[in-house]
Amino acid sequence: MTMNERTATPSPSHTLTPSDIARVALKRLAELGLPPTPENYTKFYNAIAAIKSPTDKSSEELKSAYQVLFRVSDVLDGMNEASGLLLEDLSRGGAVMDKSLDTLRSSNDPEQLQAVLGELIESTGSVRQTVSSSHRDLQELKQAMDKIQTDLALNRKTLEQDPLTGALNRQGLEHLLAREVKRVRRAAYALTVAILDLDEFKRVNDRHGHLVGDKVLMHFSSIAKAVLRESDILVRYGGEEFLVLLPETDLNGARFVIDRLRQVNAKTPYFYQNQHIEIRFSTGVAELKADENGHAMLLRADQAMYRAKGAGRDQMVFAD
Ligand SMILES: Nc1nc2c(ncn2[C@@H]2O[C@H](COP(=O)(O)OP(=O)(O)OP(=O)(O)O)[C@@H](O)[C@H]2O)c(=O)[nH]1
Repeated sequence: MTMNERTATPSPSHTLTPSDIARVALKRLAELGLPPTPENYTKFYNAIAAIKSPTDKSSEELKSAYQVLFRVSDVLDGMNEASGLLLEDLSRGGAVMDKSLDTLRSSNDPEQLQAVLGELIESTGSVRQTVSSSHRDLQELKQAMDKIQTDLALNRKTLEQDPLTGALNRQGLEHLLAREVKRVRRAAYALTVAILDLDEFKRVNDRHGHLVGDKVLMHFSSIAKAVLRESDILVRYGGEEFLVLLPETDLNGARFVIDRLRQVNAKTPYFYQNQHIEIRFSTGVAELKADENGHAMLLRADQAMYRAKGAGRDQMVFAD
């Protein structure tokens, strides 16, 4: 659902009542000098409600809220800049007028004229004061928006994480894949992806139960995190399927990383009720080609992983 399609009916929030949110939304509109049309009001209402209760909002809703706030922040940036310039202009104008008045005083011009000019300067000073205080208000508002953006960034991080393993989820991958592909295009280094599917994982669940299966997934994920470099990106791609994005790594580098993971994984099985639960995995690896996008690379890695399964599992296959 897009923001425009939503109704203006307030949704419940954990921390603010609907009337609180409405008040904040109207205040923000007034502060920004935006007309309180139903569309503007609904946008702000939903943005604020989404931020105040992120846990019961879909990622789509949070994304929309995020976008609205970025637009608002842009507007504020522009207003800050404009009012800063206005202040500078007024300060300069005030200085010029002060100087003129001094000249008039010293040249014995009629008193009446001096009074008029004095009044003029006084009113300029009060305009200057008004602008200065709205400048301060704008800056405070900007700080509040920055804080909201920081909170949203934290929320986004939570939204992009798999709760079981702490690895990124698919949404997080989307975000980072786009970033990494862009970096490759700029810096012309290699980017490789490896898709790892645990072999016959159903047996682990069937034999020991789903909860133990969960622990085995967490264990595997922590081994992978330990083996990978800080800059490598671990994603829980599916139930028992992981994806590793390896920036600045070619196929040879990927082979090295996956072999090392295989060795460490073989040496450190999950220990449960006096027995080791050993798992193995099949891997498909692909390196980004000059003429393909990130998703095409993932597709090739996935196909290679299925070939590894078909060829007997517990092995690595390179995509064409
Ligand atoms: N415990 C647990 N199991 C999961 C989770 N997600 C997926 N699985 C299980 O992973 C198993 C995957 O089974 P299959 O798709 O048949 O694959 P497999 O048994 O690993 O066999 P191959 O992939 O062909 O080697 C199923 O039993 C799922 O229930 C999870 O979050 N926790």
